[in-house]
Amino acid sequence: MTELGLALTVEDISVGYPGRPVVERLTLAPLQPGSVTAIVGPNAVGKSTLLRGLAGLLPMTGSIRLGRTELAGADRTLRARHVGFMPQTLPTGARLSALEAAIAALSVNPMDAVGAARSAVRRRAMEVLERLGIGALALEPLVALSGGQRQLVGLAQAIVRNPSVLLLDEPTSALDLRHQVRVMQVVRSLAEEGVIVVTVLHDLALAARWADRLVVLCNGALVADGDPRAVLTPRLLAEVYGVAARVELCSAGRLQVIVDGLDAIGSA
Ligand SMILES: Nc1ncnc2c1ncn2[C@@H]1O[C@H](COP(=O)(O)OP(=O)(O)OP(=O)(O)O)[C@@H](O)[C@H]1O
Repeated sequence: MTELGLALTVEDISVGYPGRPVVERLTLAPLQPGSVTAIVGPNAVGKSTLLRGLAGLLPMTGSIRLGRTELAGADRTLRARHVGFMPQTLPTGARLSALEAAIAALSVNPMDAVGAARSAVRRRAMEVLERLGIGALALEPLVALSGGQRQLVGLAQAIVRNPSVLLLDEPTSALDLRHQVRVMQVVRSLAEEGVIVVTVLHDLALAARWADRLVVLCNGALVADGDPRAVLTPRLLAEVYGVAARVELCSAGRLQVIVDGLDAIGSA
């Protein structure tokens, strides 16, 4: 059973690899149901590592609580009940069709599958593929799909169990403009249904348009956290990305980041 309405609390977490600490003692203000938070920052600062830590896929210390339920160190079944994770790339080796991949993800938590008729499982998996606009690809083997199509299957796997917390690692990186909008619309609608969405995004314009909150990482540490309009400033872009950039409001009221070049820090 999902626990809609509960915030996700991330306290004092450290995540990394053997002999390679990446994120150290990070605490975030509670992540609220209905919100989309984008984790942004330059390459190799630890965005995916943080997300994989939140997903329970890397050894970590600290606390990740959904309401009162501690997810750090929780077993796979408990995590799978609450958290959906979409990795940067979906493995191509599996000899599954898109539909079978979605069904397999649905069955990760045995509790969900118990008593569910095969037809109901198949219907739910199909419903999610349709929601993402890839219903026509249901019977295609994963190996025959494009990178973008596989990415959409990865998203289907992450959302098929109706998680309370949805963790997405660059969900739009392989997608064309139309599919980017489609995916972000789905992500927003999931948030409106009460899901807590945390997504790594490189594209700051996309992040500013679709996220309520930006978490900016640099060298594994939190350097800014808040409303995109407050966070995205020329000064932050210079300090974090080493670029000279302007931040402007376009006619639709959206933020645009215009990069003029490398600034003194970046070109040094
Ligand atoms: N499996 C691993 N073993 C050891 N070090 C790793 C491993 N994966 C990543 N790292 C290191 O951890 C650091 C953070 O990597 P991470 O992938 O979290 O960065 P990122 O901010 O997501 O980068 P990008 O934007 O390029 O995807 C990097 O220095 C990287 O080399």
